[in-house]
Amino acid sequence: MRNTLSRNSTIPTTTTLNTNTNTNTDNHNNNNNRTLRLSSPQPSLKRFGLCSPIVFPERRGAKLKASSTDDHAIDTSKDFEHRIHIGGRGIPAPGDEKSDLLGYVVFSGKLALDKRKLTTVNNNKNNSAASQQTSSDTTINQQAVDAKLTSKALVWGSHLLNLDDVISVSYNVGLRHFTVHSYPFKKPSCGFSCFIKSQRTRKDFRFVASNFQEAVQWVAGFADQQCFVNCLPHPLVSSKKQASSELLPTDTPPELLFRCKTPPKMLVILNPRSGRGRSSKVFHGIVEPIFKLAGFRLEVVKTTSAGHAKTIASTVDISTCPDGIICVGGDGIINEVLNGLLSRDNQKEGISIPIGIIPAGSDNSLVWTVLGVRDPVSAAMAIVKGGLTATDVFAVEWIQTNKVHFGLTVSYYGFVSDVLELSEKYQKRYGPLRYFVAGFLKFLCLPQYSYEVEYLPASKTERGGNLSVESEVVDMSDLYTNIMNRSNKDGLPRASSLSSIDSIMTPSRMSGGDLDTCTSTHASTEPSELVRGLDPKSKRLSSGRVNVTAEPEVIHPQLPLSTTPNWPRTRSKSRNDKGWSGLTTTHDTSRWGNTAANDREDISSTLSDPGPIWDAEPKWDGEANWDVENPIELPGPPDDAAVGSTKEVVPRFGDKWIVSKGHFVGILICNHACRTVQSSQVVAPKAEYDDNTLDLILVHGSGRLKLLRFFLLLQMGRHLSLPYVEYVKVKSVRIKPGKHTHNGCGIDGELFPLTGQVISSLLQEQCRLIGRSSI
Ligand SMILES: Nc1ncnc2c1ncn2[C@@H]1O[C@H](COP(=O)(O)OP(=O)(O)OP(=O)(O)O)[C@@H](O)[C@H]1O
Repeated sequence: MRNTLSRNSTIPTTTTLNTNTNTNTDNHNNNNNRTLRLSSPQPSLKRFGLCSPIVFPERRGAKLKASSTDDHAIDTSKDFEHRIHIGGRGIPAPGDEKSDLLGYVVFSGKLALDKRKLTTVNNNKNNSAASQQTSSDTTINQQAVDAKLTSKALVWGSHLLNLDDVISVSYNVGLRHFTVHSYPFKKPSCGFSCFIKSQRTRKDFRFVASNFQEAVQWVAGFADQQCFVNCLPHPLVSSKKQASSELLPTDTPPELLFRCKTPPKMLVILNPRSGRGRSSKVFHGIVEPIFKLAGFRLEVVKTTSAGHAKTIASTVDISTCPDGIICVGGDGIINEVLNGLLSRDNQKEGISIPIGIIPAGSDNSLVWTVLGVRDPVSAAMAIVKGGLTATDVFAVEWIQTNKVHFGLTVSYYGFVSDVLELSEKYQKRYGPLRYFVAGFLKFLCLPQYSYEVEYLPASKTERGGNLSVESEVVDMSDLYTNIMNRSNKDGLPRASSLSSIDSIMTPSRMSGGDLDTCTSTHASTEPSELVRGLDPKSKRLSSGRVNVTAEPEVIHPQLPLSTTPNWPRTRSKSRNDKGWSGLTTTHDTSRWGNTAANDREDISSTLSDPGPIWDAEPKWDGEANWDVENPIELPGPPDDAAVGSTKEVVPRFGDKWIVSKGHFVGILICNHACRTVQSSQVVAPKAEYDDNTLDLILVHGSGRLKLLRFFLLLQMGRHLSLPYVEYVKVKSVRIKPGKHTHNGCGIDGELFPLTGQVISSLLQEQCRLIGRSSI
């Protein structure tokens, strides 16, 4: 029978498709894993320091996270120091200078590094080696040096091994030897150090302690520092030839018995197509050995098609992966898993599952930006080391269909989404170069993109996260009921990943662009019920308009924005204006796969389309049939949408929604800074993954010149200085495409049709990534 709490006395296993249950037998109920803080019914999650499955204890800011890590180390070692004193080993004086730098001393004594070629101690075939070791023990004893294990490092002689680089320790019961498995950074040779980045490579150190008891104490010290201990039987006991020997120690020493960590149990969802098919190699060749060393029990599922990861995440029995789901691939596969988890029947359960990321795709902006990790080895180590980083999630809701798709990185409209759609065509032929090819082609025949954008700027207090405290106690079942019911379970096929905005284009020629923008400001309609349901702050802001006192913060108000609550009278155009979708518009939805759903969307779009934007003022909620077919409860004046009445919407003074309409080269709504792995580009430099706001970048106007300048300056990180680029932190954004605008909406690499209007809004810290930020 499977015992998930049993201790890890056997070699951890990885299974494909079927979880291979270990033969763990020892009772692990007394495991004193120091990350366990609560008596929640999900013991394995405690490994990550969760206080509750819903409200995240890991709070904002890399600085805070870093310090909390240190605090934790100090606390645990303090406890352990006490026990070591009882054990009688010498502990350096508390005032020891090195103790400050290296944390608290956990154990000290003599250690010799056994430099003989490492024999795999747990390999039965090598049992004879174990007996031969005795002969050379004397020599090794002579080489023993002073050593000390602290809460941060192992120091012996003049050598130091950072515990952050240690994966696990292997120990054979009854021996003086133990092996420390690590992945320290390997510096490139001097001549090339400027050109080659240092990389982590595996290094095993085999130490010999003064005696068997000390060896156990060294190993116990590692266990207390959250290193996985792979405790194996005495090599001679496991030998068939000498199995009869009864004199050899077989039982795990009690010092180790209760200190070993529970081996984490996770599901790996691997996209075999990611990174041009290299992801399997990356996982099995590089990452899996690390997880094995760390005792992880993994079930590996390879996706067979787009959407498969979402299905798995939405249906998987969570007891088979209580410690989380590891995504191997790019940002797209993570997005699928996120959406799968958030669409589970048991929403709380879905939200509580943390996501680990092994970057193996074309672009892995999320893990690079949030955790500061961009190579698979470091990512695996971050997962092994544990900890959780809570991140905001944004939800994009299709107003007319109530479908919702969640994202962690960015949603985008205009040129970028068009390029990504086009790049799909060239996937096989050009691989990652397809973005460049598609970008170049799109640049040559650049259309005009027209949108009506309405956004609710975030106030300064919200940006600082001061209001977040209140929202922490929101009952997630209430919060999610609506949105989950509406979430897009059908899914839509992807077109491509956002991947590298930087790789999109290097245009060969330019032509002048025009600036045809129409920015207006007014107090507009409320966010939908969904938006208010999602975001308690928005809800408060919406329902209690008088509370909205803080000034909206427009970081880069390049264009004149006024909060005058008047309906601006813009130039009038007929309903047949070709710039906007009208009754005769038909959309080719076949490419989106979910034809039925999109047919519906198209119809409702047609029905509700008010005609040209210039005709009247904001149409978000003032369309015919809108309320009948898609009743979205708005807390505003009740008669706004009275049947047969003119669709004049009463302005809401308190909310300070700002409308900007006209041509846009592109619109980006970022949840974090969106660093690209391939270059130093940072798309939204002020964005934080946990600041409870979205960063809206509006690239106003149209034309190649504007586009080119934007992308060129983006390379230099100066794109926000352009006069036609507007950058503002927002709570919520509504976007409605104009007629003949290529209606694509990209979300973390998934492309969707933008039929009708969509609302992007924020779910504060509702996803947890496994690992702590190293930034
Ligand atoms: N087995 C599969 N076959 C085809 N597509 C898949 C498969 N598994 C997942 N996908 C789709 O591939 C998309 C991209 O995956 P992912 O982001 O992991 O890789 P990537 O290398 O970064 O992608 P890209 O190179 O296309 O940007 C996912 O959104 C998913 O919908």
